Amino acid sequence: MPARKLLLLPGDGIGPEAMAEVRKLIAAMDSHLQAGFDVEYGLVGGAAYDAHGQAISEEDMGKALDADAVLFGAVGGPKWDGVPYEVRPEAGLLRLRKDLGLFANLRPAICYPALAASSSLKPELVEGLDILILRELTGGVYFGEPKTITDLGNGQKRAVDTQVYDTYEIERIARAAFELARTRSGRVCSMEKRNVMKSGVLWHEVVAQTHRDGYTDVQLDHMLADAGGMQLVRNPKQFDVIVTDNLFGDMLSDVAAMLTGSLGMLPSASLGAPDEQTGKRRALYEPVHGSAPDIAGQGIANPLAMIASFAMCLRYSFNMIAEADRLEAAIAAVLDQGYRTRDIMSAGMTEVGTATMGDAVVQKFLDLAA
Ligand SMILES: NC(=O)C1=CN([C@@H]2O[C@H](COP(=O)(O)OP(=O)(O)OC[C@H]3O[C@@H](n4cnc5c(N)ncnc54)[C@H](O)[C@@H]3O)[C@@H](O)[C@H]2O)C=CC1
Ligand SMILES: CC(C)CC(=O)C(=O)O
Ligand SMILES: [Mg+2]
Repeated sequence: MPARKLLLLPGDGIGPEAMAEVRKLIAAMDSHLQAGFDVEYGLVGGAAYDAHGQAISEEDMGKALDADAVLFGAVGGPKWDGVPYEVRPEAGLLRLRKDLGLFANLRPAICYPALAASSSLKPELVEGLDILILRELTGGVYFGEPKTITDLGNGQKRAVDTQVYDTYEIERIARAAFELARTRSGRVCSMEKRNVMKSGVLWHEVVAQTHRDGYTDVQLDHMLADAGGMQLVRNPKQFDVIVTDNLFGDMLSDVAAMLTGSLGMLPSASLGAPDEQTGKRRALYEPVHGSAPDIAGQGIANPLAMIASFAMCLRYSFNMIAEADRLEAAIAAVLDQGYRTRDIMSAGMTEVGTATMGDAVVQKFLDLAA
């Protein structure tokens, strides 16, 4: 069996702390299950800027292009507030997404039964929640040109960001949404703002056409994205797959995080198009949260979003479905046993740090494999 090539980019803040728990899992899978991971490491974000003045080096970009999958922690933090915009930590992540062609960002929001009481919403609204936000990841306002701040010379400045979407970008993410919906409960809700944005008009038109052209077995609804945000907290279980653009997807998935109990619970997979010859797709797996500078270095971060991102990696990059199922079951089991990091702590539970939570998941994963 060829080695499974993984590149680990822990990044900044709580990124390395969460990644340390995934490293334990990789080691356990190698020694107990002969998983055969070939692991390389690299620097990204502020860590890369400190080392060589760039948010990711050419060498590490090369490793990412060469890997079967990239595991990414988080980047950013106040230490790098003053660095030039082009080399700010977040630019490393944006470059990885763009250069690896990772247009489809899967952000599942699942409320584990044990955490229904940790959500900021009433337990009955979130109990059993299992939705998937599919965010377009390589287009839209995060990448559109021009992107400038101009001095108008009268004491005023003008900032411009540009939202750009071409038909093919909308069509391929719509297809991905319909395909994913077929493996779930068969419903897609597309969100845009066609009432005020031209890109919203095109988004709506292309999603509807793609649906008519081959996916009429899937139920398609459209919603304006602001109303979608409201519906997400009013009655989240009405949704199955939500497909939306880069900016709305970023915001709506942070909102969805709180339905699950904490931003520390939400994993993600960013996937490219399948290679025409091999069928393999480039992929990067990362928690939805950032580097959490307010809690970094204290050993209290929740590693479950990072661990669940690794479960998505097993599922989507290595076709290790049984192992992915087992890892997700291990996460549910440790929550059932009452293990809680501070962000999901509630009365009567046991507060543990990042490492203890990671150890508990590894042990449960191995127990379930036995
Ligand atoms: N993918 C990435 O690398 C991302 C990076 N960022 C960057 O991270 C930095 C901080 O951004 P924020 O707006 O503070 O967002 P954040 O996601 O880092 O933190 C928001 C809040 O959630 C909490 N939190 C996040 N993850 C947690 C975890 N695993 N366990 C427990 N609590 C957790 C934090 O303590 C904080 O109170 C910024 O530089 C931002 O640009 C933000 C989002 C994504
Ligand atoms: C480039 C990232 C920091 C933007 C973000 O918040 C995200 O992708 O979730
Ligand atoms: Mg975000």
